Amino acid sequence: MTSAEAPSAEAVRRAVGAVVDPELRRPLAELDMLREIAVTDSPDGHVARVGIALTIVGCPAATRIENDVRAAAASVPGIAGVDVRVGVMTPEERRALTERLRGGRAARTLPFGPDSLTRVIAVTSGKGGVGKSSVTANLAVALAARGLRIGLIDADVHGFSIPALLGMVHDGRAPQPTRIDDLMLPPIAFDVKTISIGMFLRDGEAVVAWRGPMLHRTVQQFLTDVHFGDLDILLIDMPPGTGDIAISLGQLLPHAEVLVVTTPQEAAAEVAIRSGLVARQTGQRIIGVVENMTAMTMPDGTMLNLFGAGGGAAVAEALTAAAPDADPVAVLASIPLSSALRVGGDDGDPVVLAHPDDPASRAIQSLADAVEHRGRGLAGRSLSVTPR
Ligand SMILES: Nc1ncnc2c1ncn2[C@@H]1O[C@H](COP(=O)(O)OP(=O)(O)OP(=O)(O)O)[C@@H](O)[C@H]1O
Repeated sequence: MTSAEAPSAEAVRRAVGAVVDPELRRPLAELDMLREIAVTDSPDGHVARVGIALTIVGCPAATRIENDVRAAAASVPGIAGVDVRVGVMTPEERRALTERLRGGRAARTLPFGPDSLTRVIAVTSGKGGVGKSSVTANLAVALAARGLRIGLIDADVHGFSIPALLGMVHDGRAPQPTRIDDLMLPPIAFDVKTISIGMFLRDGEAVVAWRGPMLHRTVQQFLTDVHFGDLDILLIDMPPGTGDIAISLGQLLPHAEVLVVTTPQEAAAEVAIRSGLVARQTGQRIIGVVENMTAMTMPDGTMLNLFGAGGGAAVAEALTAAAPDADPVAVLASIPLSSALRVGGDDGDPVVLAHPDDPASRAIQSLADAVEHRGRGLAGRSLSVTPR
């Protein structure tokens, strides 16, 4: 390119300022990460010298940010070379940033109170192993793929499987959230901002050794100190049953909506009803039941009905009957047994993206439809329907 006039430092600043921090998901200019920017001459042409300040030393996203900055500066017409200088914010700059990220909210306070625009949906089940985590992970990914801003808290302390289901575990280790002072940035997979109790365990430590108050504090910390940014929906993978965490979360988030997952089996249905009732006692609203592991169509067209039938409907009916004044509870989706779903879970490759035509994926998409369109607080409001 033969450009007599040097490109302006302002043009470079605009290009670099638009680079998005992969963890904070905001442009660098907005995060005050740009420092001195100049365009100098060299025998090979115009060189952009770009200074950036990262939040912390050894920030895991550093290489990606540096590469993106280099590419953005190089894309400015007339720039022949780029020299990126990476520094780190001062404690004062960092404090100003964390304050801005909190949007004026005081440290250690709950951003998901009743006035928040984020819908909080707790996914619960009566007993373990009914596929609650698989459903939650796939639902999160399906909703994020629709462009919704999704956060996911894995509060299933006894079976924290979300990081593995979302392909975040490498060499047996879940990723560590980046910390900027007292804010934690959730790792992101498939556009889902995810935080899990499994990310906080030391090597070999078992969470069962934790005592109740410690669990309560940790879950509370997930809600107050993790910077999810603006979310449309925060999903919470609850531990199965009606234990301490369910009650803690019920108290912290009394306005949350609840999805109850069960299998078609009668025994699973009975405990699922109990967990739904406990959620309701804390004021939470049950938005529906998901029946998982329903009959699967075999290659010869016959149906394999491993876990019986009717569990979902039984839970929905019992929860409806238990609160005649509340909205009736419906079965929002029936997800068939699917080896693609199971393999996707084992490989960390969610079935909704890996095999969108699998019957389980289609059922999860219909669940996502129901969740997306069942906005919080519609109950009792008059909908403006114009007759045609
Ligand atoms: N529809 C399905 N078809 C086939 N396998 C499934 C289905 N749903 C879940 N599974 C498998 O069942 C097992 C248990 O699933 P998952 O871990 O999601 O259950 P869970 O209810 O979250 O259990 P826990 O609460 O004990 O962690 C996993 O191996 C998962 O791949």
